Amino acid sequence: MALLDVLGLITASPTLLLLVSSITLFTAYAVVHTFFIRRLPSNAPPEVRDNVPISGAIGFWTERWSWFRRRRDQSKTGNFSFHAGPNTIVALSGDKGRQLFFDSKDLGFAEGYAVLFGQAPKVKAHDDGEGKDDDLNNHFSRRLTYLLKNEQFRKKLPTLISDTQEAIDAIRDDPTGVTNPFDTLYRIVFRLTIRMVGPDEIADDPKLLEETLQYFEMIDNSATATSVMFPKLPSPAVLKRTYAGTRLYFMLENIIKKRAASDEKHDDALQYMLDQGDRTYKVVEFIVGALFAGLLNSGINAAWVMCYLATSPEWLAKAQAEVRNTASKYARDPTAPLRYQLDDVPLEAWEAEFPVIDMCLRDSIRLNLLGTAMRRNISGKAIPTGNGNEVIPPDAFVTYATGDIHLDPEIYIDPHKWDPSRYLPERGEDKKKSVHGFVGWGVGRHPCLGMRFAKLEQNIITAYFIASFDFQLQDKHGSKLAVAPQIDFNRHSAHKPKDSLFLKVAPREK
Ligand code: HEM
Repeated sequence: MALLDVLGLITASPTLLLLVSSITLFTAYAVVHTFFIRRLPSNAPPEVRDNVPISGAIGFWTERWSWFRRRRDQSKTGNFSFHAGPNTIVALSGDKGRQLFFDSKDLGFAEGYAVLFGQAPKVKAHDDGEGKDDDLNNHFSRRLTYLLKNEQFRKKLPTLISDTQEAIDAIRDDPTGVTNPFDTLYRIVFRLTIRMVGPDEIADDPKLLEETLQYFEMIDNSATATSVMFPKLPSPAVLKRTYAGTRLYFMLENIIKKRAASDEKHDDALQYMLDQGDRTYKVVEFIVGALFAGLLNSGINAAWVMCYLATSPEWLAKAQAEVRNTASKYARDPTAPLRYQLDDVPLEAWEAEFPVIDMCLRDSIRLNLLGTAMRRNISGKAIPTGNGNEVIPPDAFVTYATGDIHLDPEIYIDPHKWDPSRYLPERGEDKKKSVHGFVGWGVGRHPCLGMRFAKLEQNIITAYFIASFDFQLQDKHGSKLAVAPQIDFNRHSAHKPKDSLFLKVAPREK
């Protein structure tokens, strides 16, 4: 058919004309976007070959770690470039890349996460203008630092312990004798986190706690690839996030109004923020931010540690001995059941006298801190990577996949296996590298602000659980598991296992 005939056919049918015009326009846009708008400077790390027009590299979303490793191994320097929608991203790897990533003051932390993690709900629209307003990052770190200080831990310890005991009693009283740790232990962590960073009204009320958790999970699930690449598109994920953020806003506003009307003064994080003059939207942003920073990692690891202990008689025996020894040092009644002896352990001992549980947590974090850490070049200049003339372009986002170090078989022997003995002085695998050989608690310019609290709650939950139960791991059919299942290393963050895991528990009386 001659070209003129084809043109004639198209122009004769309005539908066909519309279709062909749309395809032509889209193709033109894709060409301009790919070759002009998002063109990388020639000295940026090499662009990956699957950096498709418009959306960029799909592998970054679908199989993050496997994709990252393949692309890293194909690049001479180990660094490479790609796009996520309109965002240019440079991936760093290796010792030099890791050091630059974690130590450079030119790489902004919040600026990276704000766009590439894409979870924060926009609640400022509800602002009533009352109270003080200041820079978000500054505000967040200042409030969190105050709320996670020693005096707060000392004040809150009895409540953290009674919340934990209440949850352990509920597991003891459950007639099935089976518990899903990714549900029950995760919920303890959620409640303890709210105790430290939110209002008592939520921490004290199971219904409000449940509602808050649901809104948080809605916001967490909204970080889809589309919502990160095209945040202005009103996708279902973005709508859900907005809804959850709004509900949280009104829930807190209600609590604040009730407090004001009753002249009640509480001794909790919300009261502290109100006394500082914080606006409601700042309080919401703070609580959601603290939950993102703390809940997933702490909650998921608390559950995994128990699954790992259930399948490791050697480490369970060590942890039990540690709990017994520490409890007996402080117990006023050394003949009481172990779980009651723990009630007398002081804050200092909770923080310093559980090195075995600490090693168990450390290897769980190594396995569960998934995906990539995020940054953005905020210097306004190109940043040299230290490999010839290779640079991170101005404004580019920067990622580092934690698996690059945590799953490196040269450093961590048999890296996919949970094995706390790798941290014993004679092995010291996390000390093999001179720079940042373990990044599980953050390193360099952004060490974890919640580490002390996370370790404290981990020690409390693990010790009370071990003191209260004998337990074994089982799958959803009730079959005993001798080995904990493998984690999906391609996920973007710590997550609950796809196939639910359960602990069969038998209460201990001694
Ligand atoms: C097992 C539990 C936890 C783990 C494994 C963990 C891990 C980390 C890591 C790896 C970083 C650095 C991220 C990066 O460099 O991109 C970090 C930073 C941070 N963490 Fe944690 N974290 C935990 C619990 C918590 C808790 C409970 C809180 C607070 C409630 C918290 C608050 C923060 C904050 C605010 C930062 C950012 C620090 C900054 O801006 O410089 N974390 N954490």
